[in-house]
Amino acid sequence: MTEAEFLAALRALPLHPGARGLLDDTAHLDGLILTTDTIVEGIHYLPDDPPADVAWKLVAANLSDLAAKGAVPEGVMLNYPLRAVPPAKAGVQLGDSTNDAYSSVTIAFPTGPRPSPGRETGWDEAFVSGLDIALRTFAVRLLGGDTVSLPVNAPRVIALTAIGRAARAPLRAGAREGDALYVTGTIGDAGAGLRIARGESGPADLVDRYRRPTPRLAEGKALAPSAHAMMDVSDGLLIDAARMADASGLGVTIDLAAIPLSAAYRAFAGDDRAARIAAATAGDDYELLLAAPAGIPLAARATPIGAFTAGTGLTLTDGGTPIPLPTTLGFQH
Ligand SMILES: Nc1ncnc2c1ncn2[C@@H]1O[C@H](COP(=O)(O)OP(=O)(O)O)[C@@H](O)[C@H]1O
Ligand SMILES: Cc1ncc(C[n+]2csc(CCOP(=O)(O)OP(=O)(O)O)c2C)c(N)n1
Ligand SMILES: [Mg+2]
Repeated sequence: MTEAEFLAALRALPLHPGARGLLDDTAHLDGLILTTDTIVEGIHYLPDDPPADVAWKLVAANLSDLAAKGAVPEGVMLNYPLRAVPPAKAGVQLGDSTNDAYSSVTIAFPTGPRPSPGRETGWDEAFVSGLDIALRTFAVRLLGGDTVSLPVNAPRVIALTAIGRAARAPLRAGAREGDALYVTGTIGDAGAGLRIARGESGPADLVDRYRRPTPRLAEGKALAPSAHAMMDVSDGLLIDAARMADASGLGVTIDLAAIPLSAAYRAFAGDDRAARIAAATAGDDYELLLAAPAGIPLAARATPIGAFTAGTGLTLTDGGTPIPLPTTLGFQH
């Protein structure tokens, strides 16, 4: 089953009105905004990423969904797995190559005495320190959670639930015909950072954008009153914009040439059409995408990159000339 098929199946279940038909980034309950995001070793982060950065990314990805609703974070709940290691490996530092290659990993389900959990030197401790820094940075506090153990060698799966408050939260589905599409910040930096973290040569700043994204909380709060629709860019600018248009019953046209790229991205990847398509489909940006009337002053900086139209689907132009869509618009599980 694909992610889209799974969500379609869930939409047929009994849904709470606060679920918004599972068509939004968050659930809404009496002024509270709720969201949960999971990160998986090897899927969302690299096995040798620093544990403190993994904690940061988990918090940031969740708070980014609150930011997209203009919400102020109230607290978070953490679901955390301690990982058992075979006795022979106790004390081995993380980063040991046998722990890294998940393509060939063998997950051991022990039948004998349980190996002792959480003995990979320092990983859990460093995660907790990183969590402390992230919580303090974003002024949010821990409400609770759950701790479990993982089988030997199993990739870590770590989940966080974030709860915030917003008086009026813009939905994904609120874009109106004629609205402009805006995006905050720059796009593609995290995707480039992942390539660099995987071995290409490039600046550490871009790796930082991949490992430690910034949830746009202040921007989200400032933009929410003028936004007809808002969501964050996690899977890729093109796929997420197409989702906003679809949820709003509209089409959207995006001009590739208008997408804001950082100087670091352009120095690393170039500025041609392929580099712009790569930036717009890589994901992990955690910038905000919003629909608002064209030309109105906005309370935070955002770049106009397109427009909502009657009809359906995504149209891509490059400097105004229509171009074919790439085969993938973004990341899908
Ligand atoms: N396993 C699941 N069970 C229930 N609801 C889910 C599940 N996965 C996703 N959803 C819901 O589907 C909607 C879209 O999810 P998603 O695209 O993951 O949001 P986001 O990208 O903002 O995290 C949200 O309302 C989310 O709560
Ligand atoms: C090691 C690694 N490979 C690939 C990616 C790219 N990637 C993985 S998940 C994802 C999308 C965001 O994660 P998701 O679970 O879809 O979060 P949500 O959309 O629910 O917020 C992206 C761009 C990555 N971040 N790390
Ligand atoms: Mg996603």
